[in-house]
Amino acid sequence: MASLFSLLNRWRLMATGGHQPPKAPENQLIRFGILGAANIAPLALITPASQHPEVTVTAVAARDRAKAEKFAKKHKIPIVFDSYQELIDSDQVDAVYLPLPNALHLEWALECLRKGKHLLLEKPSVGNEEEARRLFAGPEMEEARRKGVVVLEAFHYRFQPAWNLFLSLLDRPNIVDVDVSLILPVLFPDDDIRFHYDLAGGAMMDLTYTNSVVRAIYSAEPEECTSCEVQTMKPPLDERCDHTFRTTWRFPGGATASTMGTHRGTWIQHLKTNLPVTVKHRAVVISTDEEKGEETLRTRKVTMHNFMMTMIWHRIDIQDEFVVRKKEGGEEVKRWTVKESKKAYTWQESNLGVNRKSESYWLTYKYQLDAFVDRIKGREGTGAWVDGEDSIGQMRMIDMAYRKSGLPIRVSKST
Ligand SMILES: NC(=O)C1=CN([C@@H]2O[C@H](COP(=O)(O)OP(=O)(O)OC[C@H]3O[C@@H](n4cnc5c(N)ncnc54)[C@H](OP(=O)(O)O)[C@@H]3O)[C@@H](O)[C@H]2O)C=CC1
Ligand SMILES: O=C1OC[C@@H](O)[C@H](O)[C@H]1O
Repeated sequence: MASLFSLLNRWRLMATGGHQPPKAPENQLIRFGILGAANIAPLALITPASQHPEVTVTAVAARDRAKAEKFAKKHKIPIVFDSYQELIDSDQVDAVYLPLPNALHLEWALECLRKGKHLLLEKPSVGNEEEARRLFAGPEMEEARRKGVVVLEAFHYRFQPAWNLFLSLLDRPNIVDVDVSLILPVLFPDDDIRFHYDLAGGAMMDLTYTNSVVRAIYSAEPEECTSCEVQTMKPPLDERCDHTFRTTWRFPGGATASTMGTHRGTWIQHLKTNLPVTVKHRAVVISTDEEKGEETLRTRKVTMHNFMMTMIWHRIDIQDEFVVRKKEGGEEVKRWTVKESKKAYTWQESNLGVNRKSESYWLTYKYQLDAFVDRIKGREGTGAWVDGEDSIGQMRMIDMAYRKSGLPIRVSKST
């Protein structure tokens, strides 16, 4: 009963925005501008900003001024610019949130760097690996870094307590397999930006969380994409755009991964599977009894459910299989399994020793914004970050999968 009450209360606070603290003095505020009146902006930036004392959303620009004005009125954004360029050029904007179609990321991200704006860049960062190198290792970035400009690819899930608790339960050198699947129901129509090749769409691009998760778990880059099957949009829609993918990978040391994503699942499949990430470990010796000549081995499997939307609900299942066996000859003496589940809606609940304020109803995007602001302000964060090398590796993995599938890699409009 108590947990049902806390769930409903969390959902209520999530929906209403919860506590919105007073803003810091103007000269300490980070003033955000948004490029595009994007659907995701309220969730990813506007609500988190309302919960952050040092952030304000000050401006928006859209291709169509009337659309930007409507958006600004709805979200109480004081300034509307006539174009993306005007917004980036403005000295009333310190940081830019860039949630445009993927094919427009490179062009506008480079422009933000040239104008010295901090940049929160939606995933996937650009169209392909070469473009990622252009952005994250090019002269604009070098110059921007020198000036203290902060750039972050918005993998929001990385910053929350639950994900960090999940990582703490893994024994990285002994991981042998990772399996992640994102079955999403039909949320987006066939003409959505996600299904246009010219906008660098495709499920492998849009659901690139699958790659990000696997790379974060192994803290390594894949050596090979061993298979990649795709289901694509059908004519007259663009056949170069996948709506579903199933991919397998080989990582250093022979470890493996399977990644699967679809935008054309059913609600039943979605709710039944709940975006699981499963990590399997090899058996490791955890203790020995020299007197008896025995050793105890543990084989761990950890599954996290709903890693992307943890604030709604999540669960981390740990299954440890123990075997006691004779050191000589390997004869099994006994075997048992221990199952446990964990959750972490706040840093306090995670028990990771992170001494930071958090609220159970905060969106993953709020933790991401906290990290972004910490960087700008030169404060020590929680340690979670996505740096340029990470973003380059991310695009490399997407390219590997597209090449294996036979579909063309994506390209930005400006190249
Ligand atoms: N972090 C997360 O959880 C999420 C991230 N995303 C990412 O955010 C981005 C935007 O997603 P979402 O908000 O759903 O997208 P939208 O469909 O709302 O499009 C975003 C903006 O792109 C511009 N746009 C739309 N269609 C075109 C077109 N044909 N040509 C040029 N520009 C166009 C529009 O700008 P204008 O208003 O100026 O017309 C629009 O506001 C994507 O990169 C996606 O991957 C999306 C959802 C969740
Ligand atoms: O978080 C997300 O979920 C749904 C996707 O289509 C979106 O682009 C992604 O970022």
